[in-house]
Amino acid sequence: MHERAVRREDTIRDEDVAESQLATRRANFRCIAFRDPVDGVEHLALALGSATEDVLVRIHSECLTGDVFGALRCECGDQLHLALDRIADEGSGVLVYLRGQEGRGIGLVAKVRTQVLQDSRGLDTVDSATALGYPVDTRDYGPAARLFRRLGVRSVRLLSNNPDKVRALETSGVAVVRRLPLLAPANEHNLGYLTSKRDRLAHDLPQIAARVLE
Ligand SMILES: Nc1nc2c(ncn2[C@@H]2O[C@H](COP(=O)(O)OP(=O)(O)OP(=O)(O)O)[C@@H](O)[C@H]2O)c(=O)[nH]1
Ligand SMILES: [Zn+2]
Repeated sequence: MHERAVRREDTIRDEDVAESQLATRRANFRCIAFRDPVDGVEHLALALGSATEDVLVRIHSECLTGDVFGALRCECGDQLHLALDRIADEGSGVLVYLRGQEGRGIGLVAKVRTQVLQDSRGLDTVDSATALGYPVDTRDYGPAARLFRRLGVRSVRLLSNNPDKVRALETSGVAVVRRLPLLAPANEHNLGYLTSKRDRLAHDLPQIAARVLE
């Protein structure tokens, strides 16, 4: 892979980063807060160890309702916890929590608006966004790529079910050596959400049918 010329905005500035130790139930993480020079948003990463090759990585898009309030209509909260478990079990890895990516980039109010349509008209996440004139996915993984450069992370094993995320990350300059599934159990509330991710967005979700039948 050719090194791209590093432009000024490709670099997170020292004054935009702070790092502390964060003791959690799972592990004592390095807690890295940073403001991205391109989107201007403050993001957070939790890291264990200092591996630079084949690093176990989760890039998690903010979902306030799922991550903080335990919403069952998506599996974001479960994935967040599973990813932290995996990193803690391995004793090494990085979770990058990308803020400002609610609703695959359309924002919190817009996401909730799409959910109103899902509930009232039975539309899935793709059609409900399109019906309201929103893009289906506007996420940019550049902030994660810039953080990895700063941390010296050169290649990653990505915890994700989304092949598009692998492609987008590679476009941002991150070498993805492998995608590792991050399968959360289906339930009656998120079955439609998971099914539309599998059937409309090509996520690799073979577990849906099996888990619901259990
Ligand atoms: N537009 C919209 N976005 C949603 C909805 N529910 C959750 N999201 C957002 O979906 C994003 C997570 O994307 P997903 O498609 O679940 O998963 P992914 O990140 O692409 O793939 P994984 O790495 O496998 O988790 C978060 O930004 C959530 O806020 C919804 O009903 N409508
Ligand atoms: Zn969610």
